[in-house]
Amino acid sequence: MIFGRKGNDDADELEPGPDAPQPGSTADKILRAPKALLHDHLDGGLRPQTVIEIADEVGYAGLPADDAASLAQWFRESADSGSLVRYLETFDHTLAVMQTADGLRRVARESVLDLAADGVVYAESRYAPEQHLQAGLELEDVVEAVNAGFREGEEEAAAAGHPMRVTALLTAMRHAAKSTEIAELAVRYRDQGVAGFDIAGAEAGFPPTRHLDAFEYLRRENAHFTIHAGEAFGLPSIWEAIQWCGADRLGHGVRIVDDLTIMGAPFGDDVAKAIAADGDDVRLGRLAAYIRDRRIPLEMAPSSNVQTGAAESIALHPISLLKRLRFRVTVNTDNRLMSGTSMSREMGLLVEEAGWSLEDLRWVTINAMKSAFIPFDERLAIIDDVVKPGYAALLD
Ligand SMILES: O=c1[nH]cnc2c1ncn2[C@@H]1O[C@H](CO)[C@@H](O)[C@H]1O
Ligand SMILES: [Zn+2]
Repeated sequence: MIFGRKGNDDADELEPGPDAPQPGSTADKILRAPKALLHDHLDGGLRPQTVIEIADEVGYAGLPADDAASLAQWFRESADSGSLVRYLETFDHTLAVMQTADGLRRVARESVLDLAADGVVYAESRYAPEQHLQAGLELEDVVEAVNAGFREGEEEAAAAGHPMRVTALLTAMRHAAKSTEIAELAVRYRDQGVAGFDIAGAEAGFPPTRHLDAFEYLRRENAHFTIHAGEAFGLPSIWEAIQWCGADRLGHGVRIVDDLTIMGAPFGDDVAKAIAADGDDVRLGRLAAYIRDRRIPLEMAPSSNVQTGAAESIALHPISLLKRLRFRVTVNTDNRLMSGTSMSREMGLLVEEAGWSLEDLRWVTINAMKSAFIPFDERLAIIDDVVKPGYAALLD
């Protein structure tokens, strides 16, 4: 692994640590490159040491390890099951320490510092307010505590020379029945740091149309939303998310490759051959063509997708073929704690294992900024003033 995960606690973690990459190396360029992140779960990105400290403060005795290194390893290994449902079980422990305003604010603040240290300049961080009510907080308290932490983190990151912007996406859990309430919450806070809405959780058995009322409400309100689809379930889930629900973006969407034929065979038959195939050999089905034609963003998270079994490996991840076919792909972390990852690490893996170039990384970064849920002029400003000059300096 060429990129470590920062684990210490103070703002001076924004300075390079002892495991910082060699100046001038590709790893160093990737770390310094400006990055945009659309799909990162707040409750999947805690510092292991923070989990331990808050658990101690709130009297949560259920942690599977009591030192940060073992806990980090436990999360990575437990999330490595090849099943989304088992992957999601690990969130019990992070949610247990995110039930108080102080805990939420701390986690939110630290997530901004960690992202800024990784060179992220724009992030949309998602969480499900309904999962943070166990100790008596109201939905509004949750949103306000997280927002306070984000604002603190932004100020500290800027003061340390790493300005970044973070907005929240409010998630509703797809097995639950709170989506309309959460959608209303997202609209109520849309001018106070909340940029959109999402549904997450187990996909099989919980189609997006279960939450159609919430999506129709959001559309009437001219609000933005993304839907986790095409991760643990295939084309019907993606089709519903786009054609019934009207999602702006797809969380993962990896299984859209099931709608491709490569040299007359389905994608899965010989993945390596499919990825290597010439653009001309690839036929798009109607749903895949619609998604490409409409420039619908795919929020892909290579390591997470390998852990949940949505992709075989980084080298064989559909993202490389979809990039070549010029789908609007983006690179994301999903859950930094469960995958032991960062944006730099995901990008480094694509370079090392899937042959990506720095130009490819620039392209997916601009794709992500074009697809962000903040207003168009603000997206353009980040592209023109931050992303393009940042890459120009690296690519010289
Ligand atoms: O990759 C994923 N697919 C589906 N659901 C997820 C994924 N990662 C996290 N969550 C779910 O989203 C909730 C709110 O952040 C998390 O608690 C987890 O249950
Ligand atoms: Zn996710």
